[in-house]
Amino acid sequence: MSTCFITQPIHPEAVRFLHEQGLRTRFATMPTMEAVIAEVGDAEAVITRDLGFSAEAVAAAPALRIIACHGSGTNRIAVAAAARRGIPVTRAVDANSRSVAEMTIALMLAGARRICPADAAVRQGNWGFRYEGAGTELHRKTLALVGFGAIARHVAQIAGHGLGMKVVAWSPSVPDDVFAAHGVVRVACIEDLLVQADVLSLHRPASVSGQPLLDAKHLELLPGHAIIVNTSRGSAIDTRALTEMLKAGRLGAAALDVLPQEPPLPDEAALSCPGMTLTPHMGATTEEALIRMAMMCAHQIMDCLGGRVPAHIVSPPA
Ligand SMILES: NC(=O)c1ccc[n+]([C@@H]2O[C@H](COP(=O)([O-])OP(=O)(O)OC[C@H]3O[C@@H](n4cnc5c(N)ncnc54)[C@H](O)[C@@H]3O)[C@@H](O)[C@H]2O)c1
Ligand SMILES: O=C(O)[C@H](O)CO
Repeated sequence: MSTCFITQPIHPEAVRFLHEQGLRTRFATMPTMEAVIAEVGDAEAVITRDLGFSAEAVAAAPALRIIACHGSGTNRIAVAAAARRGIPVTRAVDANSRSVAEMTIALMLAGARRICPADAAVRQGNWGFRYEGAGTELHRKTLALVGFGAIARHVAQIAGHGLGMKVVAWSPSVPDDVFAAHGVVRVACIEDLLVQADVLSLHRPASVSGQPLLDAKHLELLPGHAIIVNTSRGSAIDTRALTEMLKAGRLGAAALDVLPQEPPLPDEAALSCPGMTLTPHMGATTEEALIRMAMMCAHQIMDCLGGRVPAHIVSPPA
């Protein structure tokens, strides 16, 4: 009987499905890479969440035939090391995109309407925040998207149709007709995107180098009232520069679901920055997305172990 090793809890429906298909499941005892390396053993399949799966973990799993990523971003998985052993890494394409898009819209609105400071004010007895806390409408404002994949397309649809925003996007590898089909204006370079952003939202994968795509120089191109939302990866933006600009009143607001270090250290500057809304990387944490991600992993594993090519194999970095 083959074993599927699971690094962190997943939806029980997928565990049940794997058992019905004749697989044994084994969970890591701790959500650490050390535990994963020590415990992966003879597993033929792995499901991993944000913990990822390091090259050492690949080396510690001699019988491994597939690594299924329970999510979209595979930046913490040693895809190249797996590829050298002929082990496919799959990802859960489009399984959480609607949930992350809805979270993105929630964070945009939280920034525009100052929801967190307003909540704090009411609890502190400051009903007068009603007069001090004027926000801004999103209707007819420009939403600028970095990356135009699965999540960004949902965000564009909700913001364009639901909120009446003008949506522009920069994503060099996406064909023209995809932008047109979503009623989104294609922008040729990141600089052109930034200068027109009333709201800027990031939706591209982490770079292989880990270098931020948006550094301090980029952030200075943004209008002083801009709202920045990041639900992609903490490394996509220079969070320290963003925090400094926000503290200096050179940006409107920011809302981050992701941070460069997760969980953050107590001295993370974003934690004490006024105007900053923070959530603990939970864009994909909905019942619906959790089921879809786990079931997609389970099907990819059954396909692979059954001799079929699983869907959504990630290409190793060039
Ligand atoms: N907060 C969360 O819980 C959460 C959940 C899902 C995904 N994410 C993050 O969001 C990212 C996007 O997810 P998705 O499902 O939309 O992915 P996707 O693969 O559907 O889309 C990614 C988009 O980025 C573009 N892109 C890739 N490299 C780029 C580059 N160097 N410059 C500009 N654009 C580039 C791609 O062409 C594509 O349009 C993921 O990689 C992940 O990091 C976060
Ligand atoms: O990339 C993703 O799907 C989310 O960040 C959850 O890991």
